[in-house]
Amino acid sequence: MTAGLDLGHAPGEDGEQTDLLRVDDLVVEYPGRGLFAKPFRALTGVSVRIPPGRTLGLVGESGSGKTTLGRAVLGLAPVTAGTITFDGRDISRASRRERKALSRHLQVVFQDPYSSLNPAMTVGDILAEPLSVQGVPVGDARARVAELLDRVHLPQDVLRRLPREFSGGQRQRIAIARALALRPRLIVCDEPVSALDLTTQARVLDLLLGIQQGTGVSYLFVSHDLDVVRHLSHQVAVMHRGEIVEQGDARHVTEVPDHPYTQRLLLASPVPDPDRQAERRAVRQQLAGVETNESHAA
Ligand SMILES: Nc1ncnc2c1ncn2[C@@H]1O[C@H](COP(=O)(O)OP(=O)(O)OP(=O)(O)O)[C@@H](O)[C@H]1O
Repeated sequence: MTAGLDLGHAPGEDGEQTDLLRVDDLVVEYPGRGLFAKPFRALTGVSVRIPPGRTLGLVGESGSGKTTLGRAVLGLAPVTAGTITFDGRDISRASRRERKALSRHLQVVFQDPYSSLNPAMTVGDILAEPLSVQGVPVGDARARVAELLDRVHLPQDVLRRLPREFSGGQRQRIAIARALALRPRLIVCDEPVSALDLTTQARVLDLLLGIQQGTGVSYLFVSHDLDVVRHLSHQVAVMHRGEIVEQGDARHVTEVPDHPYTQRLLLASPVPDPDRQAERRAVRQQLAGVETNESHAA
């Protein structure tokens, strides 16, 4: 790991900006517990890339390893083998001190807006906390908090209120504002809209898109929902049993996927929009034709 962790800007050798995040051949094994403990391999040979200002959507069924990949990037899951490179620096085995420096650049928004905010703190204190941990002077922190509320379209009078006074969507806006406080370059969004109703989901996704356009932040966006991922992602990676089975352009992977596992995910996902339903029906018929042909051939 490079000493100092100056992550300001790191152009590639040819003058082009390198990928902001690179994960190469990552293996994560959780240690077992108890007398008959056996390690559990949650990720095997996972490789992904995220350029600056882009979104990688990560989809897959429950237990496929999506959260584990996000946690490994954040230093919260054990890296057994492989590397995680952030802005050209290997961070896979960063020390606690190095992680603190990294937290300026790497943030997270969790799924549950009801448990991710400290219920005893006012919104103002929640938003100011990451700034004070990094030693930002009080006057600058106040100005930054006001800016953050504007950015997530919340009025300034929320500052003195507690999280329990807000709806799920508003709480998620507060969590997003907190993640943005230190102007990070990458945010791991772990199912950030799964707990919200459809209309609120759409608003929060649009907010995330607007923030990306305004700030150039990158997202690693974890979701089990292909429609949500399609809305936001440039690239999509599909996880199955700890491995990436398919990745590529978001529209291709989420609409005409190559891998049978992604095709099954697509067919299983509900589609409220009638135009999309017609598209899906056509894809289903196409796939059914392929399956019939295959079964005839067998
Ligand atoms: N701390 C842990 N110790 C042991 N095993 C774990 C731990 N965390 C996750 N696992 C296991 O690793 C596998 C992948 O879990 P992970 O939470 O990454 O999946 P996921 O795709 O995010 O699922 P979900 O959508 O339900 O959150 C699962 O089999 C899970 O039981």
